[in-house]
Amino acid sequence: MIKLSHIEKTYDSPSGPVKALKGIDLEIARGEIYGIIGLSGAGKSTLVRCINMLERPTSGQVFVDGKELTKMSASELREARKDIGMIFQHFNLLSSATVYENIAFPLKLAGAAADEIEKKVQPLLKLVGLEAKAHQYPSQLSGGQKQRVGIARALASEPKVLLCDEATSALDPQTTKAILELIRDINRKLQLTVVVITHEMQVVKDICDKVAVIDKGVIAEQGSVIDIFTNPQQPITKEFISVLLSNDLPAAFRGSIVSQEPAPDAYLLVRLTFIGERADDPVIAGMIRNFPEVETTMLFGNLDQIRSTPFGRMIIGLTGPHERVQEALAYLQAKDLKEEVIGYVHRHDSTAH
Ligand SMILES: Nc1ncnc2c1ncn2[C@@H]1O[C@H](COP(=O)(O)OP(=O)(O)OP(=O)(O)O)[C@@H](O)[C@H]1O
Repeated sequence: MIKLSHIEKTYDSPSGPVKALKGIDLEIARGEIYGIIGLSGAGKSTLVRCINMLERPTSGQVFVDGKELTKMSASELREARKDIGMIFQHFNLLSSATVYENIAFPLKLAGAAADEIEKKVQPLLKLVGLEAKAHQYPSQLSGGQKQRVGIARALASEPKVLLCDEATSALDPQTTKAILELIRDINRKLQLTVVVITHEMQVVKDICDKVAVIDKGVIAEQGSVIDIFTNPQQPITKEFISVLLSNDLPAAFRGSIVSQEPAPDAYLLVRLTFIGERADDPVIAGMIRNFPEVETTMLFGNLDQIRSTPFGRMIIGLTGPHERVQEALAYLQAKDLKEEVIGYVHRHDSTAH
C-alpha cells in the first residue's frame, strides 16, 4: 500500500544542511498498522510528512496505492492526498468551528453539497462516539474528544491510509488507550492502512502489527512487533523495549555481583521468554522432574500479550551440583523458548540468613 524507496531528505538551515533522512526503504501492506518509533530528532515527522508529500524528499520515490507521488504535479498530488488522512499531536482543529464543521471542513473544501456533507458527517460522528457533541466547540472538549474530531475529519475524504503523527502524545494513559482502540477499530472496520509515529514503545505494543525503529535518519531495525519485542537486535531497540520490560534482577539479588564463573551457594540466574502457544508449556515442571538434584527457584514471572500472542517472561534461579545445573540448563536450551543466562549470583535477602 505504501512503498518508500531510498528516501533522503536534507533540510537547508542557517548552520548548514541537515540530513534528516538518509536512505529509507520501507514497505507497508494494505490493512497493516505500522509503527515508526524513534527518539526526538530521529526523523519520524519528516518521514511521515514525506509519505503525503507535505515534505518533498530530496531524493527517492514514494508510492501510495501503486501511484508514485514523487512524480506528480501539484494538482495530481491534491487529488492523491484524498487517499491519505492525517492526525496530529495537537489535533489542529479550527477553534472557531463546531465539531460538525471541523469534520465537514475537508468535504466543504472539496465542494460537496450540504446534504452530501450531512450524509457523511453523521456516521463519522457516530463512529468516533461524538454524536452528542456535534455542536460544541473544540474549547469545550477534552483532549481525547478533540483527537476523536481529528480522526473523524481525517476520515471524511474516505482515505485508504491514515497517518498518525504522535497522535496520543498529548493524552493521558487512559485516554491514549481509548484512542488507540478507536484507531484499531477503524482499521478493522474500514480496512484502513495506518502509520503510527511515536516515541513510546507502549503505543507500538498496544496497536501495531509491525514496527520500524528509526535512528538518526536510518532504519535501525524493522519487523513484526512480536519479533522485535522478543528478539531485538540493535541497542536502540533494546533501549526502547527496556522501558516496558524490566531487566532488573529480582530484589533478593539486586546489587550482587554477577559472575560467569560458578561459585559455592551461588544461584545460576536464567531469564526465560515464552512466546505464543509455548507460553503454556510445562517446561519448568519437566526440568524439575528430570533434574531432582537441582533446586529451582522461581524469582520473577509475568504473562503479557502482544496483539493476540501470549508472551511470558520469567527469571529462575538454579542451585545444586555444578554438573547437574549445567544439564538442567542444556535441557532448557533444547526447548523451544528463548533463554538468556544472566550469571551466577549470591542471594543477599533475609531468607538466606
Ligand atoms: N524545517 C526544518 N529545517 C531544518 N531542519 C529540520 C527541519 N525539520 C526538521 N529538521 C531537522 O531534521 C531532523 C529530524 O527531525 P524530525 O522532526 O523529523 O524528527 P522527529 O523524530 O520527528 O523528532 P521529534 O519527535 O522531536 O519531532 C532533526 O535534526 C531536525 O532538527
